[in-house]
Amino acid sequence: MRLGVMGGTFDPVHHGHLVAASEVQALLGLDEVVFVPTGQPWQKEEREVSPAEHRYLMTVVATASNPRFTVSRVDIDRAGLTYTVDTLRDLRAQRPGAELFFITGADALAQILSWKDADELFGLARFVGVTRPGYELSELGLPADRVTLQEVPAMAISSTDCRERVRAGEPVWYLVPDGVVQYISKHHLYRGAP
Ligand SMILES: Nc1ncnc2c1ncn2[C@@H]1O[C@H](COP(=O)(O)OP(=O)(O)OP(=O)(O)O)[C@@H](O)[C@H]1O
Ligand SMILES: O=C(O)c1ccc[n+]([C@@H]2O[C@H](COP(=O)([O-])O)[C@@H](O)[C@H]2O)c1
Repeated sequence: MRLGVMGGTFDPVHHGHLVAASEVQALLGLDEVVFVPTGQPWQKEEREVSPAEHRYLMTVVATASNPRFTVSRVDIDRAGLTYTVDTLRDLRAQRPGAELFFITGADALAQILSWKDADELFGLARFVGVTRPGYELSELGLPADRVTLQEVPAMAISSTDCRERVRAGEPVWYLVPDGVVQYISKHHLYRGAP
């Protein structure tokens, strides 16, 4: 089976993530896309990330209506910092025979050579770099046979912007799914200092 892997901090998950995953699923004929919320993302250390359980549950709420979308706890249940090389190894062990397609936005793709064990990553999965408003999408010397570039509908949304809006008392309706708006409100997320 062809398995998409959408890794992210998802603090919170928004329609940019969902549209990118849906588009890649359809265009590449993926059987399933598994969303994998990070445990401790080591390249976002400049700010306090919300507890993993909140980010996991928001991702479950956001993906529940799509029969092709699932959510994995592999990264949040593994101790220590989150590295994609571990994510992909764990998913390969859990899903023997699955062909993996790691989906990543243009911003994350540009950083990939700085990721842990970068030279091993391309042997574990194919990488699908998707367009994202404000970022240039280019292969940057990555192995052409393992990296696909994919244009997706432009969604000028970021989790940072969603958090800042909540903090400022501005709406996030239609930037994130309705259930995520309600989850943020119920659990008083993003109200304090950045
Ligand atoms: N609007 C978007 N369009 C396309 N890809 C996106 C978009 N937003 C995020 N992504 C991609 O989804 C993955 C997970 O992103 P992440 O959870 O860090 O969201 P973010 O909006 O970039 O968060 P933050 O603003 O907190 O940095 C990354 O590969 C990122 O490039
Ligand atoms: O493996 C690494 O070293 C690594 C470094 C930075 C980001 N990643 C992964 O890239 C995905 C998007 O990360 P982020 O920080 O943009 O939410 C997520 O699955 C992270 O685990 C992975």
